[in-house]
Amino acid sequence: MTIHDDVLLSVEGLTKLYGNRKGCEDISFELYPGEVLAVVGESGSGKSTLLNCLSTAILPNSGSVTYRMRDGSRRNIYAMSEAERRLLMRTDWGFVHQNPADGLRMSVSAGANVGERLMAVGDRHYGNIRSSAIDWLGRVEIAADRVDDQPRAFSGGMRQRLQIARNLVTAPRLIFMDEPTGGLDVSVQARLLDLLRGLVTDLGLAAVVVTHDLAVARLLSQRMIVMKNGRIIEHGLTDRVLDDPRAPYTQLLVSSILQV
Ligand SMILES: Nc1ncnc2c1ncn2[C@@H]1O[C@H](COP(=O)(O)OP(=O)(O)OP(=O)(O)O)[C@@H](O)[C@H]1O
Repeated sequence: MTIHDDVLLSVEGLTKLYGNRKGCEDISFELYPGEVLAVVGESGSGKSTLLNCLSTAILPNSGSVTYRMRDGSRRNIYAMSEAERRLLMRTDWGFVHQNPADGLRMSVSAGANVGERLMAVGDRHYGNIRSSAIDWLGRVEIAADRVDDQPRAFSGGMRQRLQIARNLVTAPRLIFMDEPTGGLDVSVQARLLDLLRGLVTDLGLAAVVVTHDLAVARLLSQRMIVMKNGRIIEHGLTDRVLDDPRAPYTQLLVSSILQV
């Protein structure tokens, strides 16, 4: 297969089995720079398995994922060394977990949570690191006077915003998000979604967002895939899929009978 020049991430025939059980099967799609792809489906449809394979937290049984590096070269992410993958995760990629505690260090300050990522990419100037951290706290609407507080002292919404700042401070090109607004109050969700949408647009970020919430898909993504039993059953522009779903299962999902 030839990959179009612009493609950032190319996924081909990804399959992950847990023993006899199917995690995800024969998943293929492409993601372009600055594009947000939503992955929707009911519980157990394989969304997390797919995201974890893409972020290399787990390895698939078969299939390939090709990523276009900053220098333009294309790399099979599963053929990279552990060190290369770790560097990619720290610099070019981000991962926003549903539970902020999984993506933050809860007992170091908010400023250090953000600054740490800069140090990981070689920034050593304390003054710069601190001012970038404060700048990023501001961008996610956390007041500068909270910079020395630990995330334990933050509300759920603030923790999630801090996790986002920690991920974005290194100017990544691709972010994976797993139910980024899950577990938050509805009013907090709305504000966070607004903030995320603004940041993704301003930074020209590409993202893969796993969600079971179609409103999140509608607000954040340009394209979406619908999964069921580990497979993609529908793939298209978000507005088209939501306004004119073709697969009977997507029709049920959209008519909210299956909303979870
Ligand atoms: N570690 C595991 N061991 C065995 N089976 C697993 C494991 N993780 C997931 N599965 C199975 O793989 C299938 C897909 O699960 P997955 O967690 O990817 O779905 P999901 O769409 O992310 O669901 P949820 O929204 O509930 O997280 C399910 O049948 C699940 O039971």
